[in-house]
Amino acid sequence: SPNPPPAQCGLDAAPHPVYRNLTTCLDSSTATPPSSWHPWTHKPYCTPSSSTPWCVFTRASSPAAHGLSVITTPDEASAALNPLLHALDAPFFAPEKLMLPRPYEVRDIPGKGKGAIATRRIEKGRAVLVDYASIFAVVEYPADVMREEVRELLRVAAAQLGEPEEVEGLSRRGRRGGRVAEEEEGEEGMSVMEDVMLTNSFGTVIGGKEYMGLFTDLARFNHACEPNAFIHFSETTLSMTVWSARDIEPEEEITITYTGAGLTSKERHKSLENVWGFKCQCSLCTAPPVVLKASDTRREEIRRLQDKVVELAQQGRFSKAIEAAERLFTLVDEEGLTEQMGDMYEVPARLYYHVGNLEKALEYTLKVRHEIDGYGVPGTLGEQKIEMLKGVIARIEREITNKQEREGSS
Ligand SMILES: C[S@@+](CC[C@H](N)C(=O)[O-])C[C@H]1O[C@@H](n2cnc3c(N)ncnc32)[C@H](O)[C@@H]1O
Repeated sequence: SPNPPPAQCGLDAAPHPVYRNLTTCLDSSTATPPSSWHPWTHKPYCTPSSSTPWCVFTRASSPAAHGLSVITTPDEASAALNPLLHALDAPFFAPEKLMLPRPYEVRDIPGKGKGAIATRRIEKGRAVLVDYASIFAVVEYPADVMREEVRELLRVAAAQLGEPEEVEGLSRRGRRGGRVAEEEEGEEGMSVMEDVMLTNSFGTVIGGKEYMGLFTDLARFNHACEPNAFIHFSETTLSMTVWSARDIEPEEEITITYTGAGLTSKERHKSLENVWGFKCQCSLCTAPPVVLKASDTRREEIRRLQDKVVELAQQGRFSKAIEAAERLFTLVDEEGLTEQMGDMYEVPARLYYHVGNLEKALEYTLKVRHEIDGYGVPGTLGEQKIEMLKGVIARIEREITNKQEREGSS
């Protein structure tokens, strides 16, 4: 109908400066999108009662044909999201690393529902999947936004997509009888979309704000405590890439981690059960206790060493700090955590520079840079850091050349 019920007109009831000139409630499916809500293609649907409007912004059929719905405030949409939309359909930044057609199939996996199984060999460092979000939903709402309103925002966010059944058909922990966190029990239970979001979305940060991001292809990748792949979110293209962390053989399941890096088994189980609502059945969690114990001991040591490196560096004991850092990297490698803990290179880069080992300082500084621009187009902060690192790298390279010249002439 061209005149939906008043609840659909929340925006008109509480006009926001960005959309001040919206005066009529048009049916989003049939109306020609007025320029007033450009670059979104649907009229924003907003909560009618809260003091600040919380709205669904939908851009139909882009990116990747399925479209994107974002639940946020008009301020956030115009400040952080609108400027990004022009880049959504940009080609993947490293086409030579992207595997096409996709090197995996979604199949049933005993004890885990569905999962991604490699159909051909995948070498380390390849992009297995680039997936564009279908829904981003803010993590926190103010107290005056009612739960029923959040449910409605989520329902509309899904319904306005090109193929709502793609998101509504994703796995749901409630439906499969998984453990549901206490605060969600009782009442009328979870709505379909609340359940889909809790079961399948990944935390992302856009413009400094946390969002739950729903990526329908990524959502089929299961968790493992020793994963063979890792995910990387690009704030610039709003896409998530699955990268292989090591060589993966055909018929192997491709797995990622849902938890923070380097957690012990107890901590992982707590996080997976409380946050994600399932009991982990990965190969490490189902391994004999002695194997699990050895892994926990290494992970505890990793954490101890991380603190130790910083402590020694603060005391000015640089050589000792480097020794601890090298031991740390060996353990991280043994635990298969190198790709997950890639942000740990800055401290050794500085330490090696301090003790005059320029080659090693350069090696680690290049790793720091790779962490920022090796997995996608960096956001504004990343660009600034890359500029700074360019200067540092040029300086170390110059110092190495000078040193070599001095050594050559003596
Ligand atoms: C994001 S989905 C992953 C795909 C899902 N298996 C499916 O069938 O679509 C998350 C859900 O997968 C299952 N899952 C993922 N990793 C698992 C694991 N290591 N052990 C057991 N179940 C797992 C859990 O049911 C969890 O709620």
